[in-house]
Amino acid sequence: MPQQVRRETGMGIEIKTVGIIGAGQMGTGIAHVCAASGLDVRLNDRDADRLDAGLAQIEANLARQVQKGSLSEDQRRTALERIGVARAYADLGPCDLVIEAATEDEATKRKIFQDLCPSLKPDALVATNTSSISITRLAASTDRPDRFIGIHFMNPVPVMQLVELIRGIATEDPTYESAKAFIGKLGKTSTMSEDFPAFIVNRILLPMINEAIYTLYEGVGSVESIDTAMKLGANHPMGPLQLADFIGLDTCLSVMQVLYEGLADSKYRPCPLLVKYVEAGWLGRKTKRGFYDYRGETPIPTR
Ligand SMILES: CC(=O)CC(=O)SCCNC(=O)CCNC(=O)[C@H](O)C(C)(C)COP(=O)(O)OP(=O)(O)OC[C@H]1O[C@@H](n2cnc3c(N)ncnc32)[C@H](O)[C@@H]1OP(=O)(O)O
Ligand SMILES: NC(=O)C1=CN([C@@H]2O[C@H](COP(=O)(O)OP(=O)(O)OC[C@H]3O[C@@H](n4cnc5c(N)ncnc54)[C@H](OP(=O)(O)O)[C@@H]3O)[C@@H](O)[C@H]2O)C=CC1
Repeated sequence: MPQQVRRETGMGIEIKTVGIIGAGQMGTGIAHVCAASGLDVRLNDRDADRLDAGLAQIEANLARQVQKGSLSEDQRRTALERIGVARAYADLGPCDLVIEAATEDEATKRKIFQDLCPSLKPDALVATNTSSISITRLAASTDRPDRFIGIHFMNPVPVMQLVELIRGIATEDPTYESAKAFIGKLGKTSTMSEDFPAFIVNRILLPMINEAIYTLYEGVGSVESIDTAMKLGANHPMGPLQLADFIGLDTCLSVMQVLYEGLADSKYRPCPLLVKYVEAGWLGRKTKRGFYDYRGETPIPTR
């Protein structure tokens, strides 16, 4: 694989080509903002149909930005041209940074890193978009824990300003500096979190969502009452059940399990109703059914 000429920027490396693994809602959002910020992107997924659907989603989101006047037609076209497809990990060889944004499951992520690393340049950085899993543990399944970091984007990526950066025990300063400069290039703001289960945002947000599901489970209120209460009573842009469906109930459950096991405190026990929905395959918007049913014109509460 040909080595690219690298320019050092301060303590870190300049990131020009970004690989993304997982073409779901987060992977496509990250690809979108990277390409719109002038970076070359290579998008990978284990499922070819998912990859096509992801590219179509990016195209639709960019077109919406043109319609709304926040992007020119030229910028849209250039951004799309910057996104290539990586059918195999070998196609990620030229990347300066690879961000893993696959399903929130530790075994899945560990396997990805083991298979991916032999294809990368020795000095490439590797990051995970995990919502909750230990960065130190994930780093240990790579050949470069010093060049590994948590880069946690928020959903929807093109809209949300924050990105959490999480260092593992072995993450070196130049890796952190490069990741921080990369986030700055995307026009986003980074905060740093220590490597504790679910970091900062999800340590606070997910127990609130889990409590909303307990409120539903115990019959304190209906889906509609709970969401209206939090939208109008606490000025949240979405109700907690609507937000759970938006994040994905599988991801919500995984985060609660990581909190429950990682902090060994019963206050993080996932609500049995959340477990039941995930067992039913009702994962929220992405499967068209969760706390709301999205199969019709407007979402209908399921309880
Ligand atoms: C689980 C984790 O690990 C961490 C997390 O991400 S937790 C989740 C964090 N995210 C949140 O809490 C989101 C809460 N919700 C919101 O902020 C808002 O409801 C929202 C921004 C999603 C939508 O806002 P809204 O005012 O209801 O909708 P709307 O006016 O249609 O959209 C506002 C903008 O967002 C864009 N947008 C909305 N949904 C989008 C999506 N899924 N993808 C891309 N862009 C989207 C719209 O195009 C619009 O863009 P412009 O401002 O350029 O016109
Ligand atoms: N949803 C959210 O609000 C946020 C999620 N995150 C994190 O981002 C990551 C992705 O979440 P999200 O995009 O919502 O999930 P999605 O379910 O939308 O997408 C995950 C994608 O990863 C694919 N995938 C699974 N295994 C592999 C693999 N071995 N190789 C390549 N692709 C694979 C899935 O394919 P298939 O469908 O075939 O399984 C799917 O296309 C998770 O770690 C999540 O915790 C972070 C911030 C916010």
